Amino acid sequence: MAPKPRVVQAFRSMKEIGISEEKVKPVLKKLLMLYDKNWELIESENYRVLADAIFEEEDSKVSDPKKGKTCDQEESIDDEGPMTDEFVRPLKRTRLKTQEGLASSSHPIGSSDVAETFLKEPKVEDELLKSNVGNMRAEIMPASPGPVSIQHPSSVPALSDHSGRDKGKQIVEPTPNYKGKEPMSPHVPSKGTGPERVSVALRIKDLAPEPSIIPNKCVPATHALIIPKEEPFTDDIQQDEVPIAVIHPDSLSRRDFPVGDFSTEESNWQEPPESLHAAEIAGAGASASVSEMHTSCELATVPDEIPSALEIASSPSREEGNEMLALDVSKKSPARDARDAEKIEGNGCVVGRLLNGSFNNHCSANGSVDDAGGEGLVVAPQRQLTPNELRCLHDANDITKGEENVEIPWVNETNKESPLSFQYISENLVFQNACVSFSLFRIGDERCCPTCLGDCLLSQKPCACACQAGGNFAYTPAGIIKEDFLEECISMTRDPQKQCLLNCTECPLERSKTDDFPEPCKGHLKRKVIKECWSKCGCNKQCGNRVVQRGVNCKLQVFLTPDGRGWGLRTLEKLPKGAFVCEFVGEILTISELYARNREKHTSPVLLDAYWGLKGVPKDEKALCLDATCYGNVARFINHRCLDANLIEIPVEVETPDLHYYHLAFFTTRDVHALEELTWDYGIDFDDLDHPVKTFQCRCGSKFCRNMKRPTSKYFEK
Ligand SMILES: C[S@@+](CC[C@H](N)C(=O)[O-])C[C@H]1O[C@@H](n2cnc3c(N)ncnc32)[C@H](O)[C@@H]1O
Repeated sequence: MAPKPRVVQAFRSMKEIGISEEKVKPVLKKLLMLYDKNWELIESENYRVLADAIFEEEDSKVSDPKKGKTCDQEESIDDEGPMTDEFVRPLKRTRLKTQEGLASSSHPIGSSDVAETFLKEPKVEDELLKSNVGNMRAEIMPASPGPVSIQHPSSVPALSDHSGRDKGKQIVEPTPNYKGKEPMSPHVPSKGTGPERVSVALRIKDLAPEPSIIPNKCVPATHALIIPKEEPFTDDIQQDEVPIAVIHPDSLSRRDFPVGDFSTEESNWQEPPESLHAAEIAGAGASASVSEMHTSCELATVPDEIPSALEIASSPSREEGNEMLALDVSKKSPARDARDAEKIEGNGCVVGRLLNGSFNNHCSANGSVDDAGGEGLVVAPQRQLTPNELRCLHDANDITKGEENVEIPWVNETNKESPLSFQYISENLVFQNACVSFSLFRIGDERCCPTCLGDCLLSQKPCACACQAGGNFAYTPAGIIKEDFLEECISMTRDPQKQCLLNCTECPLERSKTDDFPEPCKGHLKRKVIKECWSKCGCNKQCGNRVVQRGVNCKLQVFLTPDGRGWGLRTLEKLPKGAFVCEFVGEILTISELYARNREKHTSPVLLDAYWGLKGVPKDEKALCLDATCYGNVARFINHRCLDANLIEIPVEVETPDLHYYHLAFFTTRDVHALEELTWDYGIDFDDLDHPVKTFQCRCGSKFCRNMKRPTSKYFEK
């Protein structure tokens, strides 16, 4: 029997946004059952409910691959030919998840699977995205040059494992400082008013039909997805199941994340008074496909078409101020099962957020807010956002979009602004020309510890990895950096007496400014480097010499600073000296690419120049930096503090002995209290007007502030 016209039309509409008939059919069938064949609901807003339900279905499959196709998908519907151009799933973090299994000694060495662990297909670099961050400032953060020399090992245990998703976090403590370097710093947002900024914040999770269409009371408790019945596809199906993509606020678990969960009695954190705009979008981004045994993920080469599929979630008839989007974004991990909900008023405004069991109502353009103890629906908003805007929406519960081991919320206790657009990534990705490839083949046994078992830090005899580090590991069994190692890092950065600048014979920075007559190298700070065990080592993933590669594991929060420094990062728990906080993650650019971007002043880079002065003249494709302006992780929110910052950045060698590429990890330089803002010294020379990236008026408040000494500064001490 040929499908009915409404079915055909639904297929057509979905096809227009790149969703195949095969995907539409089972979901449509379920919706018809759930909505009791109320086609108006399904057809409203250009089939928004249908599209969202499909996305959720897809996301649920990703989180549970075993689900595979639904039985309905096997059924056939004869009408139009199959549709193509399916939307591509967003890139997900692969590092920890995949590595977990790979670290095992039982894993065949040399397996391409292992090599692929770190390979990620890049996401797309798009100009629109850049424009979205147009009001971000660009500066160059401290670079990190430096040699390597690691000290003794110690033991191993992992730090707290708050999320339960990973383990082994640690504590570290450094004491940085320094000057005249080339720092980099991520960009930043000014107080929030980027022209293209989308003030989104939905906690979307569950999308729902317009309240005006489905009264709250009529909506039964929700599930994210309903298991379809194996019945012939027809729009005559009757069903009274729970609507897909409709969420009942009460069914959302209350988040207990920050409040009352600090490990220190010093905590005085309180739940933000008002709900924050939060948005979460899934589905935008490129699919992660691992390719060869090279690591490269080139952001520049991935087509950027997929996100268009999300636009259906918004209504063409948008009113001023309705910037919320209500896409039903699926869960990404078990950690996301417990979430707050935000309610959005019919016209698209975020209405409330479930916090500690109660709804805090907020913005309601038309004044009607449902605060009936969570009886309302989460409704989708209206404005048609571009794919790039969608990609960059931030979920207030977790700005990482599930990319990290732990959720990292953001709060704004000052105004209604939300963080500027950027794409969260948890691993560095090659933009285009950077030469970053690592392979098992290139790592000789002398550069790894294939015969180790379990935890290298517990071994009586230093393993090969320890030997490369000077015979000692940098970490203690508690997972923090050893005191002496850390102190040396700090003094090499802060103490003019201990600083050592390495000069390139031909500096990539100067070369990028001009090929004709490059100026002499201004020097790159020599640094100590940490060498971690990796996939070719015989130890396991919980080995004490694998800290940075296990990712973020402490409770962090992005917040709007009240003193004009934009957004910042703070810890929600006490951190010991030497604890690993996070890595600086961004796009891997060549210095030439960085300069090209800097002309637009959109960058927030950190130079990977630790070895420039040691290794001769790095070729252009090997003179690298990280830029977190458009793609980055939570480190992009860390503000600068002159000299006495509580974080220090330390180069970390993980996958490759290639000196031109390494990870840059932040460790605490001292004990840090809960709720204390995390800062690092970008290494900016505020007097260097020739710096490739724009500097800023420093408001770090440190008594060592270098900017205060500037006569032009209002902070100048007379
Ligand atoms: C890496 S970003 C840090 C996050 C940034 N605050 C934001 O809102 O995204 C660097 C930018 O933050 C601001 N910033 C960081 N530290 C600052 C400081 N000590 N004083 C004033 N502005 C600062 C500057 O605009 C700088 O360009």
